[in-house]
Amino acid sequence: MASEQLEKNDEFPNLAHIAAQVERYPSLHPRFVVPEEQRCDGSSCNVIAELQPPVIDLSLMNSSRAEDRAYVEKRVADACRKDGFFQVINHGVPMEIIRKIESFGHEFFSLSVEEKEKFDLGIYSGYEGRHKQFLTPAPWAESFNVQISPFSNMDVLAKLVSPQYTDGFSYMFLDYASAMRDLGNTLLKILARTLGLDEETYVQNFENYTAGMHIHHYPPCSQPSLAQGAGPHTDPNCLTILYQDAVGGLQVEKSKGKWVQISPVADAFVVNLGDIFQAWSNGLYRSSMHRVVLNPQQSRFSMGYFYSPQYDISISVPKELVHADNPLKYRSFTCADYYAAVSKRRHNCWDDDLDKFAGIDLESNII
Ligand SMILES: O=C(O)CCC(=O)C(=O)O
Ligand SMILES: [Fe+2]
Repeated sequence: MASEQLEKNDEFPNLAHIAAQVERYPSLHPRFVVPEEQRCDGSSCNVIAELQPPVIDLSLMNSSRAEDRAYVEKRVADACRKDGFFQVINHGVPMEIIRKIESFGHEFFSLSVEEKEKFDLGIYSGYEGRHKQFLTPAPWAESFNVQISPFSNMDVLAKLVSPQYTDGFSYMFLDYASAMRDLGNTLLKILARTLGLDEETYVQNFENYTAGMHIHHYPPCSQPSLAQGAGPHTDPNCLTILYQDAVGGLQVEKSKGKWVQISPVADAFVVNLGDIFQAWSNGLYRSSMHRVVLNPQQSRFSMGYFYSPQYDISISVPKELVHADNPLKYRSFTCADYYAAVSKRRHNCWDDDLDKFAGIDLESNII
């Protein structure tokens, strides 16, 4: 009774707590209920399965045949123009690194809420189950957030982990961070080439990069159409590289109200462009709205690597991308200013922050 009272009075209940106590909450806790008009109830969901973003074999970039490399570049360019999402296989990231983090994630999320909350180092740092930064509805997810650069919270997290991980913890994340950074840089070079630019154009701004990883756990939800794993959003960063397990639930908005499921592909990464890249490509490539829908029976696990250039460099559209039929769309800005602006919002559904912040033809320039 005491803990029931506590939970009732708790403005920000922990999702894991709620998800584990279905019998106490026969109807969905109001904190997670999505307003009716925003629900994905099947019909309004409009999922079109046949328009999957492509799965691209990245090892073809190492081929001696120019046609193979051109083929990869063409598929990347088409996908980025259409919706900024594609998947890559044979990407060079050793899968044992991913498996290690995946099994750490499973073990971590199966701890008690009290244990997990010892890792709560604040918003987007360490464990996150209460989502204080969001107004209702809160996402039906819990996360473990590791900041890699420019500051790292790995040492603090390592000190908190149980003895069996203490040694391996930082190495596990450092191995992952270095492999993902290599993949991120490879992708940035490919993206530059597909836009007809020198391949160093973007990557040269990533010397003092920003990167973080978010491991997400979406517990089963008894009323999946009332809640959301992640509300519709675009990623504010430059490039996101996501591993997802076989459960599925990630969807991208192809056109207004038309959602496509990104079906899980074994050992693949989902790559999507964030707002920073949309601006940097003068809007030629898209940072698309995406969301995570829930599963009534199965837990889902994903982990995203969020990659951005140095905080304070100027994101300015390369002059080669500005011409009569594609005039300048975005003013120059820094990631620091953009992230500061988006971090002030406390809603979890957004799609036009970039245009409001840096769009040339929009006067308001505020989020
Ligand atoms: O879990 C997923 O599939 C995607 C999560 C996501 O969109 C994000 O963390 O920005
Ligand atoms: Fe996202």
